[in-house]
Amino acid sequence: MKLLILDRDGVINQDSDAYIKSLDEWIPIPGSIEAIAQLSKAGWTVAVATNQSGIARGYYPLATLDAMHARLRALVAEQGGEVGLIIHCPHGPDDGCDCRKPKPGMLRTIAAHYQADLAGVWFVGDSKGDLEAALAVDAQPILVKTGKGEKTLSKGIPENTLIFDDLAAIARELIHK
Ligand SMILES: O=P(O)(O)OC[C@@H](O)[C@H]1O[C@@H](OP(=O)(O)O)[C@@H](O)[C@@H](O)[C@@H]1O
Ligand SMILES: [Mg+2]
Ligand SMILES: [Zn+2]
Repeated sequence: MKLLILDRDGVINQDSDAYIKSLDEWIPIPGSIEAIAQLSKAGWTVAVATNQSGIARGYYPLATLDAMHARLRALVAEQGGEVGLIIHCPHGPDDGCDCRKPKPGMLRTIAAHYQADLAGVWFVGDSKGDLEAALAVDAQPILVKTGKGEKTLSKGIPENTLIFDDLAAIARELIHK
C-alpha cells in the first residue's frame, strides 16, 4: 500500500513554542490541506503521528485535540480527500512511555493498523525526533522546512534524510513520481 505518515505540528499546521492549545490556534500551513487531499485522491493512505505533551502538561484537554483533528478531517474532506489514522502521544518527556517521538511506538501502531511494513515508508516531520523515530523503524526520514524544520536543519540531521520545502512539495513529488 501507498502509506505516508505525517507529523502534525509544523507539517500540517503551524507550530508554536507556546504549544497549539486551542482550535483557534490550529492553523493549517498553506497548501497542506490540499496536499493531503490530493495524495489521498491519488491512492495514498495519509496517517498522522503527533507528540502532544500539552495534554500531560495540562495546557489543553483531549476534547480540544479531538476538535483539531475533526477540523483537519473536515477540511480535507471538503477537498474530496480523507485522512487516515491519527495517533497522538499524550505523555510528557518524563513519563517513560513507548509512544513519544523519537521513540517509534506511534509509527509501529500505524503500521500494525494497516498491516503494513514500515521499511522505506516516508515519515514527514519538522523536528529531529521525527527523523530519529523514522530511522528507528527503517522508515525514510523526510524533513520539511516549515514549522521547526529550518532550525532542525541548521543543527544537523541524519545523512539520508530527504528535504522538502513543505508538504505541498512532497505531494507534487509523490503524485507525479
Ligand atoms: O510536531 P508534533 O509532534 O505534531 O507536536 C509538537 C507539539 O506537541 C509541541 O511539542 C513540544 O515539544 P515537547 O513535547 O515539549 O518536548 C514543543 O516543541 C512545542 O512547540 C510543540 O507545539
Ligand atoms: Mg512537528
Ligand atoms: Zn506517549
